[in-house]
Amino acid sequence: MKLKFTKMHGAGNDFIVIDAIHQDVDFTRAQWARLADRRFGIGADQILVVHKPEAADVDFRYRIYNSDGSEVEQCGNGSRAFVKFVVEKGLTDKRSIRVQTMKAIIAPRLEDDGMVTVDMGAPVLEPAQVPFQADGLHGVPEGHDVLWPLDVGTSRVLVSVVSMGNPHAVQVVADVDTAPVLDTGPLVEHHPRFPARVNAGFMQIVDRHHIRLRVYERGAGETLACGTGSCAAVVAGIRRGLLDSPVRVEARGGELSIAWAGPGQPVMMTGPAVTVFEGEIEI
Ligand SMILES: N[C@@H](CCC[C@H](N)C(=O)O)C(=O)O
Repeated sequence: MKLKFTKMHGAGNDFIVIDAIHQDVDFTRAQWARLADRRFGIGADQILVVHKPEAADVDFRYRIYNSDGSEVEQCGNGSRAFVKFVVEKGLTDKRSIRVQTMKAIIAPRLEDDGMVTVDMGAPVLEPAQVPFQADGLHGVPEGHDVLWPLDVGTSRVLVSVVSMGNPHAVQVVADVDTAPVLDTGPLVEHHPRFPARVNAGFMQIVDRHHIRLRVYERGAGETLACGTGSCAAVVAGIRRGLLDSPVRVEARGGELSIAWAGPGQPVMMTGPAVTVFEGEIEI
């Protein structure tokens, strides 16, 4: 079959976006991975698939696949691309929509200047729910957070664990440019204390309202930006007493603004969403 798609990105985190309302889309994990492959397919960090809603209180449902073909719970940058896609394709005349993802409902709004603000929901901070297996480990309290020691290769790192629907382990580093993201990122991703694997964030504090961030993503490797990773890093930084909301997050592919008023409150993310090209591929 011929599949129509749109190539998009959010701060350099790139996506294949597919309308599954007007096309039959039911692919295997290997087929998703092939589409995302940068040599044998279209190439993308994630694939976003737009479906009809299953409940009356949401406008759409969307499914998210990493470039390794695994299906995941949430994608922050993807949610901004998602609302731009459904508006540009005329799938809705609303600019503020509610979207059902695998585990949560999020609410992106396309602003007049083309930026998108998303209510990403409240972070989950209970380690077992991230999921992170903390049993028998001695956490180090810092501010309102607990830092967990992880042995990765020959080093020990201290991480905050946060779920934004998907799992994140965030560590503070002195300089993101020299941080061992490509060496320890995969070790954190596959650390046995994270039964569902994890996204590994490396955060450099520039000042109380500004961080630099690199994320080695679960199932995709290092990306140029990670929306949920930005939310998780800012939540961790605020809980540790290192940051104050709002925070400018500088990633290699662009910038996001993240605001969080504290436990139980939603994390608000603002950033760009860009359409790159339209295409069709035989699958
Ligand atoms: N790039 C995303 C996160 C995509 C999912 C992640 N790799 C995972 O497996 O949880 C974002 O912008 O949030």
